[in-house]
Amino acid sequence: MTRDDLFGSNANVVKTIFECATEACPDAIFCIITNPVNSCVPIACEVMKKANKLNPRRIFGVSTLDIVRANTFVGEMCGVNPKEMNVPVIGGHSGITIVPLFSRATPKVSIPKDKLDALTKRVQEAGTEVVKAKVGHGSATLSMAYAGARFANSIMRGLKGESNVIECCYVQSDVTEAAYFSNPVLLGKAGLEKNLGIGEINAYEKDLVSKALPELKKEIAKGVDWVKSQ
Ligand SMILES: NC(=O)C1=CN([C@@H]2O[C@H](COP(=O)(O)OP(=O)(O)OC[C@H]3O[C@@H](n4cnc5c(N)ncnc54)[C@H](O)[C@@H]3O)[C@@H](O)[C@H]2O)C=CC1
Ligand SMILES: O=C([O-])CC(=O)C(=O)O
Repeated sequence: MTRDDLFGSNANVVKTIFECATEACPDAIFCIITNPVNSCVPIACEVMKKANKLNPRRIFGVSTLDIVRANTFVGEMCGVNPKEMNVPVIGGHSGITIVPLFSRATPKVSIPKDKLDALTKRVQEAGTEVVKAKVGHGSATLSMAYAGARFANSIMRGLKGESNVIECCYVQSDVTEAAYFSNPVLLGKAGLEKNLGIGEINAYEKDLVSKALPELKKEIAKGVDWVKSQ
């Protein structure tokens, strides 16, 4: 089962929850980890838009697990503690829409050219690898919980007024031609304080972004069109 296969059941769950939220707590901060994240965030925003309650600074898709995975795989490869690694991952949260930016890793790492494709693919396919390994018994659970907790903590650190809280997350965006996109954002009292954009990336990563965009736009349109059809 792919993330997109979950659309059938989860689109309605997200729609129902956001219809309630527009009544009960429209000013809350919402962190959506439900798959397919690429479509569920647009669904949530469309539902709130319909009710005239949309504040896109307060609706986030949680793609933190992709960063956690990239940090782990690169850390293992380069002999750096993954806790000390930070590899930004941009785009979306499925397959080729997941774009790891190894050129922007801190500390700086040098990935041999012949390992780059495999490493990129491993980050892109890591969720699917777990789903296949669990043969019908769900997906990543503990690592998802860790990623969700890390992101929620960052949101709360921003709300408390801590400075320089930056996470990659999937938000309504005008950074690319896709209406939703994940890249580093500054978190603060408003939720999303400032979208920091993609920043400098190399030719290899630009190519990954150009391959990601058509798929991402398709998954976004699926969510938007579905809400409009309801
Ligand atoms: N973004 C990410 O990094 C990741 C996302 N996921 C996604 O997270 C979601 C949850 O995964 P699991 O915890 O493994 O699934 P699960 O099936 O164990 O848990 C889903 C929970 O949602 C509850 N639920 C169902 N309908 C509901 C409704 N209408 N209102 C409120 N609650 C409802 C169920 O009772 C159940 O407790 C899935 O969509 C999965 O694909 C999973 C791994 C990583
Ligand atoms: O692939 C899935 O269904 C679960 C998921 O999002 C992940 O592990 O990243």
